[in-house]
Amino acid sequence: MSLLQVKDISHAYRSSKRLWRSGSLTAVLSKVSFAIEPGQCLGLLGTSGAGKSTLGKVILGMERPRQGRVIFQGHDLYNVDPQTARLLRRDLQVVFQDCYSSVNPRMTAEQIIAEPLDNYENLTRVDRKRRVGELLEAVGLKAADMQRYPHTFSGGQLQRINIARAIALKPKLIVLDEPVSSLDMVNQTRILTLLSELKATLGLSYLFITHDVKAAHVISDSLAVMKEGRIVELCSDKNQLAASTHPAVCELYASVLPEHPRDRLLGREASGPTSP
Ligand SMILES: Nc1ncnc2c1ncn2[C@@H]1O[C@H](COP(=O)(O)OP(=O)(O)OP(=O)(O)O)[C@@H](O)[C@H]1O
Repeated sequence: MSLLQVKDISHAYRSSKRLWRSGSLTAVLSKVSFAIEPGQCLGLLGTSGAGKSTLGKVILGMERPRQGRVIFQGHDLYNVDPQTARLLRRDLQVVFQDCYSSVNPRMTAEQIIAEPLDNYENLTRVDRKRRVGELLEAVGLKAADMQRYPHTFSGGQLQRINIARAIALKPKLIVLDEPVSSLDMVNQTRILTLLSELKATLGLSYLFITHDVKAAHVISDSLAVMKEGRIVELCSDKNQLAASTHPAVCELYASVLPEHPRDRLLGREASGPTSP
C-alpha cells in the first residue's frame, strides 16, 4: 500500500469580497494525482505560482481541497475522527523554506526541538534533554547547542534545528517545502546531504517541493512537474525526466546554470547542490 495517495485534488482560492459581491474563485490545483511509497522521495518541480506550496498545504491537512482526497496510511485525511487525525499528524511533518520564521525567536533550541515531543510523549526532564541532545547530534549540531537562541545560529544551522524538530517523532512523511532555497550553495549541498542520510537511516519518505532541478535530482527517487496547477509530467525514475519534451520540463532544464568553467576544464561533474 502506498504511504500517501493524492487523488484528483482540485482547489481554488476566493479573491477578497467587495461590498455585497462575494469574491470570484481562481483555480490553483486541477485534478492532481500521485502516490508516494514508503522510503521514497518524490520531487515536485515547477516554476513560481505553479501551485506546489498549495498542494503541500493540502497534503499537510492545512488547506482543505475543494475536490479530491488525500489518503495517508490508508486514512482519508479530511474525513477521519479527531483521534485518528492527531495520530496521522504525528507521522506527517514539514520543513519550510524560511528557517527564521519557522521558529519562535524567544525559545531555545531545546524548547523548539522538544515541542512535538511535549505534544505527543510524556518524557521526564532527563529523557527529554537526552532526546533533544541526540536529535541535535543527528543533524550535525552539538548537544550543548540546546541552550542557544535562534538568532545565534546561522541559516544553515537553524534549518538543521527545523529538521531536528521534524524528525523528533520519527514521522513517516516529511513535506520539504523549498528547504534549501534560502541558503548559500555550500549549505544547500550540506543540508541536502543530511536529508538524504536521514532518509536512509530513518526510512523516511519525502515530498520535496522545489523549483531547482539540480537539487531535485540529488534527493528524489521520482519526479513530478507542475504547471498552472496540473501535473504535466510524472516519472517514477527521476533519470527519465530529462528525456521529456513537455515545454514546462524543457523550461526547467533550460534554467539550470552552466557548470563552473573550472569544473569543465577539469572534466568534473557539475558542482553545486547536485554533488553532496
Ligand atoms: N491564501 C491564498 N489566497 C489566495 N491566493 C493564493 C493563496 N495562496 C496562494 N495563492 C495563489 O495560488 C497560486 C499558487 O501559489 P503557490 O504558492 O501554491 O505556488 P508555488 O508553486 O508554491 O509558488 P512559489 O514557488 O512561488 O512558492 C498563486 O497564483 C498564488 O498567488
